Amino acid sequence: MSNATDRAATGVADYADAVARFRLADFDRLFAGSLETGLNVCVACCDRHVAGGGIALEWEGQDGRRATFTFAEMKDQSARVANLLAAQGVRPGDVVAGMLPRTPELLATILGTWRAGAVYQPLFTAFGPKAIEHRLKMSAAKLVVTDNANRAKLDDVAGCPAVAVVTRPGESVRPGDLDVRAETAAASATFAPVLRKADDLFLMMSTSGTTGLPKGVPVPLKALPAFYSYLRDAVGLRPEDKFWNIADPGWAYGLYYAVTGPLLLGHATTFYEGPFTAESTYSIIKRHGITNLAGAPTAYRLLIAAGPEAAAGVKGQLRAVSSAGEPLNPEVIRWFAEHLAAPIFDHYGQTELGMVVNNHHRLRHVVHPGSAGMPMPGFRVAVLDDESRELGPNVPGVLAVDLNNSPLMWFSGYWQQETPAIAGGYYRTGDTVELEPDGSISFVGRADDVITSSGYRIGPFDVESALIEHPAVIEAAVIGKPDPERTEIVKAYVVLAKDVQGNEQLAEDLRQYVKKRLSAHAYPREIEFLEQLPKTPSGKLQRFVLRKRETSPDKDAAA
Ligand SMILES: CC(=O)SCCNC(=O)CCNC(=O)[C@H](O)C(C)(C)COP(=O)(O)OP(=O)(O)OC[C@H]1O[C@@H](n2cnc3c(N)ncnc32)[C@H](O)[C@@H]1OP(=O)(O)O
Repeated sequence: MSNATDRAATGVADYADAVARFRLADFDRLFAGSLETGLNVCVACCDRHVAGGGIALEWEGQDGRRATFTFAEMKDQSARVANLLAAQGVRPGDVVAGMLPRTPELLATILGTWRAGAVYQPLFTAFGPKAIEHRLKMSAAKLVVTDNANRAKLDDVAGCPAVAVVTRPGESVRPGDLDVRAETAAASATFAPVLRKADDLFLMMSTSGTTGLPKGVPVPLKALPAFYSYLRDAVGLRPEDKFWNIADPGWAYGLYYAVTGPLLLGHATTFYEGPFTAESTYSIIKRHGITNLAGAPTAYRLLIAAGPEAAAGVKGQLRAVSSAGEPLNPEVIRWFAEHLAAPIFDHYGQTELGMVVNNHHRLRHVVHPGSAGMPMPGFRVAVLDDESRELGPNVPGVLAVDLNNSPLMWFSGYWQQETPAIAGGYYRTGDTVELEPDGSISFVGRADDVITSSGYRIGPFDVESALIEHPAVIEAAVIGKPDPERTEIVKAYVVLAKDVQGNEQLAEDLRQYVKKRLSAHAYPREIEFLEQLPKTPSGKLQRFVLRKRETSPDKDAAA
């Protein structure tokens, strides 16, 4: 526990009261600087907590080694990284990309980037060269910080910027690469934090759409109050909690809420470097004394699949559990109550928004199983019809943020792209929902072809583009197929080149091809070979026909 954890994070409050009392100006006091006149994100997340003497990071490696890092140690490391970046010509506003597992060096890289006034861009370690290349080109990153396990992927990235490598004991770096360990050891532990303002960027994210490659989501400093609020009000983080967000900081939920949010509150975060298994997850909850847990429903469903015996060792230990990335099934809620004695609450958000509709752990309001909850204080949301008219209860429509009445809203458009989702005073999320009579929001489905699998948002176009680069493939269509464990799995329908025979060996080759080139998490788990794909007379792919085919009891008749 950090002594510096903000007192504001304690105690239960009334939801309606929190909405009525919301004031954006209150956050300046918390961040040791003003969004209007200048603050530094590393100071807000780290330096200002040094005096409290608390822990910033509890880390466990794949080999079971454990270490803790204080805010003072992370401040020191952030300054060394900032000096390294400045020596490489990184200036305030430049982008630094990080492709690292959940290590202390990842946290130092993020904090150091912010200390230098630069913008951190996450690259998920499961990405292949195609996904990396697109993102680096989009952001014009000046430097990529990675490790030797991921270094080779950059060889196939056209226009790759300079590379800095974090070595493990006994490793060296290639000629021409920067040795982060050696450089930071030699660098000064002093670096004056660069002040930035509300509209300056500190993160460059990406998100997948339906029709094109992933879009850049620029995150300005004015998102900090929203990230802080989520940890305080929805996750309900208390000073005495031991907090673990399982999500990888290569994605929004992990970067916003396993890194930025807890550190803003002066609270320690937990990184476990190893791959997800139910066994390792229960073991970490037990050994680290975790009391407040966050993650995606797929992770929770995998915990459930391990059975009640596996859960018995931590029953009663979790005070609050938060779920994000895909809707939470009522069955998971019941199981967690029975076998873990833990309240698990559903939260809704997007990379473009952060979390905005939540069943709050700290704020008192009615919680319905199957509902995403109430708008977080600082956001007003509405359910819209096709003409952007606000709909009343129990009518499905698109969830939208009311831009003129949402002081916490920070997203103002995709990076260097048109953003038709922002129009007429609303941001339309693309998710279909229903308003309940008490003001809570229930999720109905996605209004477009974006796939939600294991909490990841996957663009079908991205996977289709990777598939058609394979010499055996002429055309491909990709949809989300309902799946009890992962919500949806990626399913590809493939039209093969003349004289190529579709069989299981080729399907496996295609799976591996997409895994290596695009990403280890976004490959088609199921592949079906077709003679032709359903299209409109003008030649536009009709993915909905394929989706219907998947859910129809008589698949072939529906095709
Ligand atoms: C605001 C927002 O909502 S942002 C989005 C929030 N969503 C998230 O953060 C995603 C949440 N999901 C997860 O964390 C994970 O899917 C979990 C923990 C639920 C389940 O983890 P896993 O069972 O390992 O599956 P995951 O979907 O991550 O991995 C898929 C594949 O990619 C591989 N993979 C994952 N990460 C990596 C990596 N870093 N390097 C190489 N391969 C990887 C896995 O081994 C797996 O391969 P397999 O299908 O051959 O077994």
